[in-house]
Amino acid sequence: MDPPCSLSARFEGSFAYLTIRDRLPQILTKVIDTVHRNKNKFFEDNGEEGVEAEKKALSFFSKLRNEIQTDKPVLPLTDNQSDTELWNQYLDYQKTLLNKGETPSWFKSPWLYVECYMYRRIQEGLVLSPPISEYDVFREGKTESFFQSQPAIIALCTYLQELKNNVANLSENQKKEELSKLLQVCLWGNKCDLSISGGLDNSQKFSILSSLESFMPFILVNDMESVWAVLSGSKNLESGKELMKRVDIVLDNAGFELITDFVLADALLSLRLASEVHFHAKCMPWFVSDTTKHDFNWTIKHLQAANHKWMSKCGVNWKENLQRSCWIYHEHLFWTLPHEFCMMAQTAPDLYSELQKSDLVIFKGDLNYRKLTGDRKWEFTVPFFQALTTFHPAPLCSIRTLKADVQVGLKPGVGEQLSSNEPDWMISGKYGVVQLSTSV
Ligand SMILES: O=P(O)(O)OC[C@H]1O[C@](O)(CO)[C@@H](O)[C@@H]1O
Ligand SMILES: [Mn+2]
Repeated sequence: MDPPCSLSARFEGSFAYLTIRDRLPQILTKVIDTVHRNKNKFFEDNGEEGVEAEKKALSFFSKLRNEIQTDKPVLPLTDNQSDTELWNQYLDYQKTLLNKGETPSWFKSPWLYVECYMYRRIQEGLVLSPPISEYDVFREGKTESFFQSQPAIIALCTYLQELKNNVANLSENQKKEELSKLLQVCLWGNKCDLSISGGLDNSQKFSILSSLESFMPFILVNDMESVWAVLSGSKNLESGKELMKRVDIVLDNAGFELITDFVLADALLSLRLASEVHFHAKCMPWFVSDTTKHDFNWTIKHLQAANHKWMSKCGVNWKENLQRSCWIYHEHLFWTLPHEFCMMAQTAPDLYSELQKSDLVIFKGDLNYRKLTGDRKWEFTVPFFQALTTFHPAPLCSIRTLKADVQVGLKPGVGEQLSSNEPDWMISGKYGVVQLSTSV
């Protein structure tokens, strides 16, 4: 059976429609403002050339905003980067899905495609504006949200150090509870992305740990027991020697959410549920707050230098984890392509086979959920496994708060009930899932 159709702005009044009509132009306006505000910095760094580049980038972004608002056709990329050809091929592929005479455009094409495309066009605007091509237009927002979450970060770092000091005394059951707690922390950390709030402050101001119990009813799919089973089940070599596990985390947002991911990754090692954690981040600024290599390194460096005992201890430990290769950093262009994950095996076979080495791949955040499920109009009760179609590289778990109108794997009636009581339940970030698929 064919999968259902893609979410798209062609469905007037849908969240996709409102995103393309209101939220994307709003994000671009903020980008324009940021670049303009940094004019002096560009001048200081690059002289007149920097100012010329600023003008060029600004006019590119204004034109892009206009293209969106007037539903212009999607244009091929012209920046000669290593993914340019792939994007242009994808445009050709999108054309094949349309009737003769139609062209892919902002309000007619799949939402997932055009939303990803906007961030790639922002990148194009910068690439075509040397010498400011490396500038991350979202960095200020990411840094700010990190600082605003400082109290919550301190609380988490302190909690982690206490856990580590006590880990030898924990029973299996207590370990399971700790895992469950940190998975929940990771889940609610995903409320803090800056794309859904149009780049406005959305940081975690207070400790999240004390709220976990009251948030429990908002977890619509809770597979945490099975996640424990996947990680605690022993994996024996023929020799009888225990072989430890590899966990992969496909990262989402920088700031508080990234700290929750680091805390989970550290605890996985300390609880001896994994021996290696592999992180996957973005090659370019993406969906406002997503983690790039710079954000990843900056965060650890910043913690190391922090003026708080447990914060800096975390920073030092995490740096060591990277040096000892029990934490491994990865980047792949596939994560910033518009493709649904079921196309990974074909489009990025090297990445697919990397994930196949994992014992558990954790996909953080809403955008990853949209790509896992193809961002389609699935019935709420369709099994997660089915919505993944052909994407089954390893046992995988999505940890996301709901910020887009796609959700599968619910019990009959749950989605309908929520829709009638709370019309915005799928986009408010109030609800979340920890949803596992183990069949490979
Ligand atoms: O950071 P996340 O959790 O992937 O969320 C980014 C959000 O931006 C949106 O794409 C909307 O623009 C949401 O649908 C999406 O969830
Ligand atoms: Mn994100």
